[in-house]
Amino acid sequence: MHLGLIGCGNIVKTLLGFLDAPDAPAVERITLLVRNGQCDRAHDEIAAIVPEARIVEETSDLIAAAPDLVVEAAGHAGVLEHVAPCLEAGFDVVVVSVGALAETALADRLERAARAGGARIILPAGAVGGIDIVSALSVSGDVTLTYRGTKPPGAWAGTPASDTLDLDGLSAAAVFFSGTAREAASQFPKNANVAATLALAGPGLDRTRVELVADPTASGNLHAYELTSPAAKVRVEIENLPSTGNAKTSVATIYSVLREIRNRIGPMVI
Ligand SMILES: NC(=O)C1=CN([C@@H]2O[C@H](COP(=O)(O)OP(=O)(O)OC[C@H]3O[C@@H](n4cnc5c(N)ncnc54)[C@H](OP(=O)(O)O)[C@@H]3O)[C@@H](O)[C@H]2O)C=CC1
Ligand SMILES: O=C([O-])CC(=O)C(=O)O
Repeated sequence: MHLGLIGCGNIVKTLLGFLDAPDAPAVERITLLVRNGQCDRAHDEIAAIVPEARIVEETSDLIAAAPDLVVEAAGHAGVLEHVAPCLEAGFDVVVVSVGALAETALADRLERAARAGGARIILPAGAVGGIDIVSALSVSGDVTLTYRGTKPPGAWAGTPASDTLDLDGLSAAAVFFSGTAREAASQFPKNANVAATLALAGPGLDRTRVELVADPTASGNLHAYELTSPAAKVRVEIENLPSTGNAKTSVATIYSVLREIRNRIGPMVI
């Protein structure tokens, strides 16, 4: 496989390390798209892991390289800038920054681009699990979904949580956001992609209720949700290890991207 990657942050660098493992999917070629002016920095950061990777700064160069699959892990800005042209050119894209789709105009643009290019937008489960049953039950009748995302206070630094909470001095769990998945995804672009994923799989961005919590006693990044449907009741709780490179992002997110790559290569999809 020739893998195209957008971004060179925690997810991409950790993923490149995973691809180096003996039992990793066979990725023979990598083209990495980074922000303008970041080529040398990216080269220094990944040279020890994948010295043969090609690094480009223009979306058109990634497209010209013709990867078999593109993975976006460059935040909402990265989705806005690069994903539509890749889809239009016919390349399937794994969009990790799922919350970007909470912006209706962007979601419509990506859908049009995918149709025009005959390509697919692949939304990975990311840091959460159980997306299969949420998606399956979404057409089963009246479905409700409530999600609660809890992280240690440090993971909320630099977000609107710090407007209402003293994150450094917090002594007990505090709910600082309560609203829809659409609101959560746009206000917390680095922390509420899971909310958007559950909503898009389930009852939709405006019908999925979200609570976000900073908890100094949290043992990791916690994702909990409850779904009710005429066909089933589902309760899921996941305790994720935060990445060393970015406390906002759980390591499971990167394994979920690895799964998408594995599923494109192997004879069986699971
Ligand atoms: N679906 C899910 O469950 C999850 C999704 N995510 C999403 O994944 C994103 C990436 O996570 P992570 O790797 O940990 O974050 P990082 O902040 O470590 O990395 C983000 C990378 O994207 C780059 N970038 C930003 N804008 C652009 C652009 N326009 N073009 C190309 N590259 C760009 C940054 O470059 P620079 O350093 O130069 O700014 C940086 O290298 C998060 O922002 C979040 O939206 C995260 C966790 C879970
Ligand atoms: O990685 C996580 O735990 C979840 C996350 O950041 C997000 O939903 O954006």
